[in-house]
Amino acid sequence: MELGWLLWGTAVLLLLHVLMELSPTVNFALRIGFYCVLCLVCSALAAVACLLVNGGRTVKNMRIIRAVVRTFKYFFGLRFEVKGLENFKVEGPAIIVSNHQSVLDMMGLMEVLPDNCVQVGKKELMYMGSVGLIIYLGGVIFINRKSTSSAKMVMSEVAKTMVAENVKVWVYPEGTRNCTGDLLPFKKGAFHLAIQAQVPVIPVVYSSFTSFYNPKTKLFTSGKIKVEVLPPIETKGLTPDDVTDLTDRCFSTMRETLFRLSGRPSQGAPLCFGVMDQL
Ligand SMILES: CCCCCCCCCCCCCCC(=O)SCCNC(=O)CCNC(=O)[C@H](O)C(C)(C)COP(=O)(O)OP(=O)(O)OC[C@H]1O[C@@H](n2cnc3c(N)ncnc32)[C@H](O)[C@@H]1OP(=O)(O)O
Ligand SMILES: CCCCCCCC/C=C\CCCCCCCC(=O)OC[C@@H](O)COP(=O)(O)O
Repeated sequence: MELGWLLWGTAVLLLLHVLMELSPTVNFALRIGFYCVLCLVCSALAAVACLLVNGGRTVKNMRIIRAVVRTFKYFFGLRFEVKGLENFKVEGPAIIVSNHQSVLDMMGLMEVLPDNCVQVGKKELMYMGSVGLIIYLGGVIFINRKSTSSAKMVMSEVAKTMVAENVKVWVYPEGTRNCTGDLLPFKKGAFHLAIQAQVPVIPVVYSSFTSFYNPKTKLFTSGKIKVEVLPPIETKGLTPDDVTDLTDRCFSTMRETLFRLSGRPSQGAPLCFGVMDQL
């Protein structure tokens, strides 16, 4: 009986392997499916650990989440080459801004996440089962993207608490995932926040995933991701009138870095066009 199950198991695994080799669509679906299951299962386990160790919603839980998520890269054959971590060593709070390509970014985020740092996320993430629970326990700040006034109110509140509680805040200024190999225009929330709190902005850039991950062509293989933490940009003395300049400065620096890390000429055409990955 047990031998029978073993044979069936082996046959199913072999079949999946052959299908993955033959069909990029099957390969993509299975890998993304596995990523989702891994996130859901690990989130449930991490939530128990967070509740036992820290008792509830606190940024301290991010250490547990970080330790768990850092193991994920081995399942997908992803390697990270990180430079500039010393730039996180600023006194006190800061706003960290980075490019956002895919759900896989959570691995890159946790690879470099400094202590006492929470992210700004869309409120819909709260409803992703155990993933929503772990994100809530980690202290993620939820915003309603459908209501500019409420999002701005939350961000203004964050400007006060991040200073009082000495917390760094990680914002994806593109406001959505974007796998074009380029940057979307930046939304200004992060930069208003930095100027209101008078804290530095630290840009972080991840090289383009397009060589190993592209939902449009169903590409998902192993690959290397270069990450660079750039020097902090001071905001002391800046006023709301400087938000646009600060936004443009960060955008230009990050775009230049993105093209350099991705080995693409800065004036070239996008590597893929207008593809928003939906997972
Ligand atoms: C164990 C396994 C588990 C794995 C789990 C791992 C856990 C980690 C979780 C990580 C979660 C990551 C989630 C990532 C996301 O969800 S990204 C999507 C959500 N994030 C964002 O959208 C952030 C970026 N967006 C912004 O900053 C926006 O500006 C926002 C504040 C949201 C408002 O957006 P919107 O309504 O679209 O308005 P505009 O940006 O167009 O702005 C309108 C005008 O308002 C001005 N403005 C903006 N903010 C402010 C402010 N704070 N104060 C004053 N004024 C503000 C802005 O300048 C515009 O005016 P002008 O056009 O300049 O005149
Ligand atoms: C009971 C409900 C069950 C729900 C099942 C959900 C299954 C999904 C499970 C795991 C997926 C891993 C998610 C990790 C967190 C991803 C954060 C993220 O990348 O969010 C996207 C957001 O930045 C921008 O969203 P859009 O690009 O604007 O869209």
